[in-house]
Amino acid sequence: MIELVKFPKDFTWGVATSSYQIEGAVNEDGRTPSIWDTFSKTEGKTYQGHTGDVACDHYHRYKEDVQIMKEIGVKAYRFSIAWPRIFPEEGKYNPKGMDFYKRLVDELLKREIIPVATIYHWDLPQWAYEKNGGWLNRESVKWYVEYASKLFEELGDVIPLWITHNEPWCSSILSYGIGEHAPGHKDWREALIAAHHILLSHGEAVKVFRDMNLKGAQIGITLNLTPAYPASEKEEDKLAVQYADGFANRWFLDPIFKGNYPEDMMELYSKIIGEFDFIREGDLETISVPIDFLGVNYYTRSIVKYNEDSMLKAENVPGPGKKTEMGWEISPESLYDLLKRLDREYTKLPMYITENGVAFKDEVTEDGRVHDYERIEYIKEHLKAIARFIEEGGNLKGYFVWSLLDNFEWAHGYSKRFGIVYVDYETQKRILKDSAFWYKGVIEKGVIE
Ligand SMILES: N#[N+]C[C@@H]1[C@@H](O)[C@H](O)[C@@H](O)[C@@H]2O[C@H]12
Repeated sequence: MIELVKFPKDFTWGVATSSYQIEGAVNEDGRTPSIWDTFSKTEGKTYQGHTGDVACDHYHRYKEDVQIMKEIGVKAYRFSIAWPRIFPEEGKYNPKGMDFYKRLVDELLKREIIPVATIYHWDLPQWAYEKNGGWLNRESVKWYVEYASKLFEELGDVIPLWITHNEPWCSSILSYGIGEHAPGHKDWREALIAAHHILLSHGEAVKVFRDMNLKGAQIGITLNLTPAYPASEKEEDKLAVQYADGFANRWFLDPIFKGNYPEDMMELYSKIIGEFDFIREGDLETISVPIDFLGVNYYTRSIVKYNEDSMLKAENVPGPGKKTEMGWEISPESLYDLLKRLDREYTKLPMYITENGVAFKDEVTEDGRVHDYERIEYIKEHLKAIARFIEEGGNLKGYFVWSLLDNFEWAHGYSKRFGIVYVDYETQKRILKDSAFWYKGVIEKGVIE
C-alpha cells in the first residue's frame, strides 16, 4: 500500500537562490564590489580561487531561469537583492541596479510566480566594510535601513514577502568569528558585535516597513537552525547540548522572539569578550519588534559531547546517518523536532522552510540527464517531516528548495552542486535534473508518495 502524504492546497512550493551565488555581472550597470568580490579574490579563501564574477550569469539569463521555474511549476521564487547594485556608494542610489530587480519581478509576475525578496544575503558593499568593518560599525544599521527603505519604496507594491536577513549566524559568527566567510575575521567579540548590529538593522527595517503600510506585504527573517543532540545520556553531554544550542540557535531566536539574549550564553561569552558595551538601551526592544513570519533554513543536526577545553564546552561528533557532499548528516526527523520546538517555545507565527536541500556528486549521464535519486530521497523525507508537523497543527506555510540552480557555494566555490537544475558552467547550459521533474509532480499533485 503506497502511503500518500498530502499538503494543504495553498501550500507555497518554492525554490531559492541568492544574488552573489547566481547573478554574475559583477561590474555591470553600476554595481560595485561586495565583500564577497574581495574575499573570493583573496588567495586561499575559496575553492581553487572560484569567484562569483560570472556564476550562473543569471543577470543576463534571468528570463530563461524564470521560464524554467514556470516549467517546474513553482509557486514562489526566493531571491536576494544585491546591495552593491542599489547603493554602489554610500548614499548614492543606483536606479539601473534597481531596474534589474524590477525586470526580474515583472517576469515572475507574468508567470504568476510569487516574488520573495531577501534584503541581505551576505553581499555587503565593500564601501560599507571599509568604514570601520561594516557590521562592526553601528552606522551599518543606518546604511541598511536606507537600503531597505529604498527597496520597500520601489518594490513594496509588487513583492509580498520580505526577508530582512538570511542566516545572521553566518553573516556574523561564520564571517567575523570563525573566518570562513567574508570578510574572514577571527575575533569572537567582533562576531557578537556584528550579530548585534545585524539584528538591530532587522528591527529598524521592520519599523520602517510598518510605517510604510505596504498593503498585502509581510516581513520576517530567515534563521539557519541546527538542532543539537547529546552524544550520550551523560549529564555533561546534555550541558554540551545546551551550549551548542545557545551558540547555533538561541543567540538569535531569543532576542527576536523573547527580547533578550540568553543569560547562559551571555555569561559564557562575557568570559571571552568582556563587556557587552555595544548593546544600548532600547536595542532589544527594537530587535524584538513583531514580525509576520519566520523563515527557517534547515540542513542537518549536530551531535555533541562535553569538552572542557572547548570555549563552548561542546565538541561535534559525527552522526550515524548518511552524509552529504558537505559532510552533513541527513536527519529529516530532526527537522520535525526543530519545528515542534519552535512552535512550543518560540512562535505560533506562520513559518516557511526558506531553504532545505542537499549537495551530491551530480553528473550528466550519456542520456543527457542527471539522475539525482539521492536528492529526491532527501527532499521527500524532509517533506514528510514537514507534512507530519502540519498534520499535527503546525503553522508551516511553504517550502523552498535550495537551490533552483547549481551555483557558487561560497568558500566551496562551484565544487558543490545543490541545484535541482544542473548548470554547465562552461556553456551556461541548464539541465533539469530528475529532482526537478519529481518536484514538478509533487507541486502538481500536492502529495508525495
Ligand atoms: N551550505 N550551503 C547551502 C546554502 C547556501 O548556499 C546558502 O547561501 C545559505 O543561505 C545556506 O547555507 C545554505
